[in-house]
Amino acid sequence: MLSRHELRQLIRQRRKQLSPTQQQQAAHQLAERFRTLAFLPDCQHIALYLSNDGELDTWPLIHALWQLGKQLYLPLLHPVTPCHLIFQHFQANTPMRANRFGIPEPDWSCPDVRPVIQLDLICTPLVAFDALGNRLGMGGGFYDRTLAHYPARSSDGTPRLIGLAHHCQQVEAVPIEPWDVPLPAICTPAQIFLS
Ligand SMILES: Nc1nc2c(c(=O)[nH]1)N(C=O)[C@@H](CNc1ccc(C(=O)N[C@@H](CCC(=O)O)C(=O)O)cc1)CN2
Ligand SMILES: Nc1ncnc2c1ncn2[C@@H]1O[C@H](COP(=O)(O)OP(=O)(O)OP(=O)(O)O)[C@@H](O)[C@H]1O
Repeated sequence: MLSRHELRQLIRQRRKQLSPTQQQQAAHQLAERFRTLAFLPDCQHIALYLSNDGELDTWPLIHALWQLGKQLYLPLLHPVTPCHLIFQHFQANTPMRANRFGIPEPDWSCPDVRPVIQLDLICTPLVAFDALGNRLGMGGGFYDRTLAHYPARSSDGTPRLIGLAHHCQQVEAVPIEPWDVPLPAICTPAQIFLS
């Protein structure tokens, strides 16, 4: 079995090799698939992220969700607490800046930050996943730390956390660690995994 480090390298390489056409098709299919989620009508405040490093392009999904009237939020590297994220309201005219990884994020504005607990659904990036909802990220522990006390499901069992990924990011089994936050749902362009 590959170590977490080796698996991360392998899958990051694999998704970076997708052609621009494959990336574009995947992004549009993901937006279509996501709209079929049975619990989407109950989610008004949704956190997403802007793609990086061969991740599935989230822009078509962002536009689809704006069209449905959803309020969207993006992660910002926490200005004070290392390795944590905060989520800030995101609209078409939101001023942006690049964070230290080169990923665009909204300019920090306190009144636009929404407490994690008040988000109805958080879409997470990931590097590798398995059918049981285990997730391996970029290795910073940002989402694991930020979501450690976030309820992954509503009281009726509906997912409040969903991973987005290309099909090629699925592996047989992610080697898990005690702090890993498992995902009750994962959406790929072709399939929704619920666990
Ligand atoms: N699109 C997206 N946004 C995200 C994440 C993510 O995984 N994807 N994150 C999820 O947690 C956080 C950022 N975490 C990241 C961790 C490492 C690298 C990265 O590229 N690391 C380089 C080394 C960079 C350096 O330190 O100079 C590398 O590993 O090659 C990027 C983002 C918040 N925003
Ligand atoms: N809840 C937590 N509390 C304290 N440390 C944590 C927590 N979650 C993760 N870490 C630490 O963060 C580091 C990176 O964790 P891990 O490799 O699981 O990141 P990841 O899930 O790949 O990244 P990300 O969540 O940013 O996408 C590890 O050293 C781990 O000990």
